[in-house]
Amino acid sequence: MRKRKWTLTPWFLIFTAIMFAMAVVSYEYSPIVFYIELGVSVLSLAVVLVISLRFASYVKGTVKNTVENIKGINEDYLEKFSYPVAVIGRQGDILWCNSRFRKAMCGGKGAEGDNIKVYLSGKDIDNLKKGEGCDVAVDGKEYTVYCHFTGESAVCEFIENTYYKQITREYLASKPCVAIVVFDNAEDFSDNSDESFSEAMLDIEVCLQKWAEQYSALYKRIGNNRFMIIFKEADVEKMTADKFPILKNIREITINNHSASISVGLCRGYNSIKESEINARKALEMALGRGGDQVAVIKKDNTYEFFGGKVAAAEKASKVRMRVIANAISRVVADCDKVFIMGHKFSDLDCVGAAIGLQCIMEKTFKRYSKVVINRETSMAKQLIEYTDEKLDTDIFISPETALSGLTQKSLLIIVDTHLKRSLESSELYEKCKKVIIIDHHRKAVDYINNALVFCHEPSASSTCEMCSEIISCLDDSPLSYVQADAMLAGITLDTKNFAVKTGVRTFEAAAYLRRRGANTLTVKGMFSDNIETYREKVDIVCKAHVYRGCAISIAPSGDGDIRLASAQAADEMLNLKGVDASFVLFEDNNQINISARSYGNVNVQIIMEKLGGGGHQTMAATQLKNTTKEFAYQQLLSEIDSTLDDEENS
Ligand SMILES: Nc1ncnc2c1ncn2[C@@H]1O[C@H](COP(=O)(O)O[C@H]2[C@@H](O)[C@H](n3cnc4c(N)ncnc43)O[C@@H]2COP(=O)(O)O)[C@@H](O)[C@H]1O
Ligand SMILES: [Mn+2]
Repeated sequence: MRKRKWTLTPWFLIFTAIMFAMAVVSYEYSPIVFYIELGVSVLSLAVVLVISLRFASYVKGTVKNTVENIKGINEDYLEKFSYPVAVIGRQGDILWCNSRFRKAMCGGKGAEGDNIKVYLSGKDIDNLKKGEGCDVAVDGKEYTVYCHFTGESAVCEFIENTYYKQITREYLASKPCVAIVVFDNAEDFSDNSDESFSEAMLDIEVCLQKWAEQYSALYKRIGNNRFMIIFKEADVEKMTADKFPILKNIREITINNHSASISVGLCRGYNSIKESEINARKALEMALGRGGDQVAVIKKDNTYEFFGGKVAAAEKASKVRMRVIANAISRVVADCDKVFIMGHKFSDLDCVGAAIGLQCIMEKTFKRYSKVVINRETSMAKQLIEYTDEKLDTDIFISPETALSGLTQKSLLIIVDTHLKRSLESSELYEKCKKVIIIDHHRKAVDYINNALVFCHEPSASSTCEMCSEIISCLDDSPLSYVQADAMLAGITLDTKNFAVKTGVRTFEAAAYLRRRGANTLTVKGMFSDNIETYREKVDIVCKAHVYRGCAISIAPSGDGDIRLASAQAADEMLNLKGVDASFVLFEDNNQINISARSYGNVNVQIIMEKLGGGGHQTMAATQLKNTTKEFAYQQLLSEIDSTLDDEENS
């Protein structure tokens, strides 16, 4: 600003000179023109004089005031400083600077009139006002700038600390980062033969050793299929920028049609190796809970960053874990008087089916008062609820309010089909219940409920109903009737899209088990029938879809049916369109914009929905966006589709 006035002065002088010259020329032709031009040039000269005098007095006054206000310091004193000093005016214009400043900052030229911003490495002048010191770099040297403000002006000292900053950077870059690696799907390889397993293990070891060597990192095998690598912070910085190509290298190890995958828990930011190792284990647990084939990076502030997770979670062949879980559940149940079973908001066939199955066992085998806690109005499994009401003698469903009023100190809450507090049918019931068990198949989210007595989590399972069928078969399945079997088969049918996605050997085993317990596929099919309004709404959404980079996207218009159900079903339906790998339906409900996303596995819709604040799993995910419009949410969705597909193409 000030500089502008300074630079105006020469222009005024040139203007004055031109006017004067013109006046001389005009004298012979027209005395009137001569006097006008002479008047203008005199006026211009006067302006120059006034501006220059005023500015000189401003500079003198401000510098004087500034240095006087800082006790004992005057201009001569500042000149003697062994580091660069500048006095700035109210808008950051440099009024005075010492010779050190001139030499270090502007190659010996004067800086008066420049704005201090020029020397702040792009930072804003407000940074100087905070008083914490502002880090800048000029001509290859680094400084911290401290400003002493006195009224509207300030003395700014540039303390050079290139050496210390370099040392700090080197120290931070060399901090240890422990990575714990596990071979995710070792079971797939050991199933075939010992040779396949040994071959895969050898290839993985070679790959991991090369990875460690590339960064001169410390590599150690710490278990049967576990490894520890200690990297440096700078290495991890590079790896995160490259999005961990190690995941792809490992996936290229293919034996007998099985592709290997690893999960990595990596910790950044700790000084001690011990602390880093503890947190790397925590991150590894998170990577496995999200389905494996990924790197989970945990930072000192306990935040996570995830990389990979492209392939579906590998199914565990052994059911030993479920037996252990079943035993743990019976021990907890033995110590309580009531068992409430609750799923997520807008409950669906999977959570209601699983709850119906468990309720039967809690009541009949464990002889406990047991109820399914549900909001009938918002449930998406109304037909199943009606079917159960009709077929069973007792009313097994209660509202969250009734459950809260009957809660005791020894009540147990079994949460099914979610592990997130924000998704619960009633978070109040969870908060008031002392004992909690979680049974869920969704990929683990960072903000999971972490105080459960038993956390039964299996991201490779197709559905919660599949998991509960296994648990029930380990506990005691004698009281289970065709009603519970129908309910649970409906849950599996929903989450596998009629046994088309996420199905493993254990899914069909669970279905066969339920069939043996009397489940009827026609009855189950009936639970998926819609009323005409919802059907019409679904068709409307599908018709409005357009395809973008292999993704069918539709913005749902408002209609008379159940918009949530219609959108979920339309998203399922849109996957049947030719050339479509993923589908997305945007709909408005509950004063928020919801997106239901589906895929057959080629595109990981969980990653896209996570970027928009939601989650789910690889083939079925969703998000809810507050304070936005469908149009804005649509633009956000397009940009996340772009970034995810670009990443996948490059990895
Ligand atoms: N904010 C979130 N964070 C994490 N995870 C989330 C979040 N919001 C949703 N999710 C999970 O995403 C998937 C997909 O959810 P969705 O709402 O798109 O679909 C569920 C139901 O709406 C849908 N559904 C229910 N009944 C029917 C039916 N009769 N026909 C077709 N579709 C139906 O199925 C989805 C059920 O998913 P499930 O809970 O995994 O069983 C979901 O996983 C959310 O948990
Ligand atoms: Mn569900």
